[in-house]
Amino acid sequence: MSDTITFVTGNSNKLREVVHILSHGAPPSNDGSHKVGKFTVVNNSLDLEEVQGTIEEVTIFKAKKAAELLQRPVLVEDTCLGYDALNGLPGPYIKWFVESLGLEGIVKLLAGFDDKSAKAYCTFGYCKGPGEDVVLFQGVTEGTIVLKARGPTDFGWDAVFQPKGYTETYAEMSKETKNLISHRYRALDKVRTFLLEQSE
Ligand SMILES: O=c1nc[nH]c2c1ncn2[C@H]1C[C@H](O)[C@@H](COP(=O)(O)OP(=O)(O)OP(=O)(O)O)O1
Ligand SMILES: [Mg+2]
Repeated sequence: MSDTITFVTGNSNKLREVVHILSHGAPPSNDGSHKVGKFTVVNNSLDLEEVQGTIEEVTIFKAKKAAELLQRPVLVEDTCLGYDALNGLPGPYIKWFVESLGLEGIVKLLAGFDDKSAKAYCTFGYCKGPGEDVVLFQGVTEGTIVLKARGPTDFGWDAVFQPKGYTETYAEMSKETKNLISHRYRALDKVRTFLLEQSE
């Protein structure tokens, strides 16, 4: 039972990417679960409370809260988008910026700056159960904020973030390409390595 880890997120796009990255193209079991070493990863769509703080603090709080609520091993993740010209803001607050300003608004924040560079961070937190410490795994992808949204706008700020070395925004890329270079992929790769080590 403790070899089952519940990935908790209220965001179905996130879940889809995590499943895609974990499965390496292999279909999930009939119940939608995935094997990583001895672990089975299942999911739960609870929307967790988020506090103010650094991305690490936000992730630690989310993981502890999820472990407490579900009373079992959990994995959560928090995603940030930080503008270099704004010293890393909006950072963990990007969700509220996108919700209140829209994509046009989050582009406009950089109107007064030549530097359009930004970093996407994904931080996974693994917590074995209530009262346990949280282990963090972070992945970062560098890029720029484009002047006008390009591609589908159904997933957060995907349409305005163009990763370094590419001419397409995350939203314009195929899912396969995004999932090979994304902040989420890089973080999840560390989670995978950790879980495989724990399986030995
Ligand atoms: O790859 C991504 N590409 C573009 N946008 C993204 C991505 N990943 C998250 N996002 C958006 C969703 C939310 O507006 C904010 C992160 O906030 P964040 O709290 O981590 O996500 P959430 O509240 O939607 O789901 P959760 O229940 O896992 O906390 O950036
Ligand atoms: Mg959230």
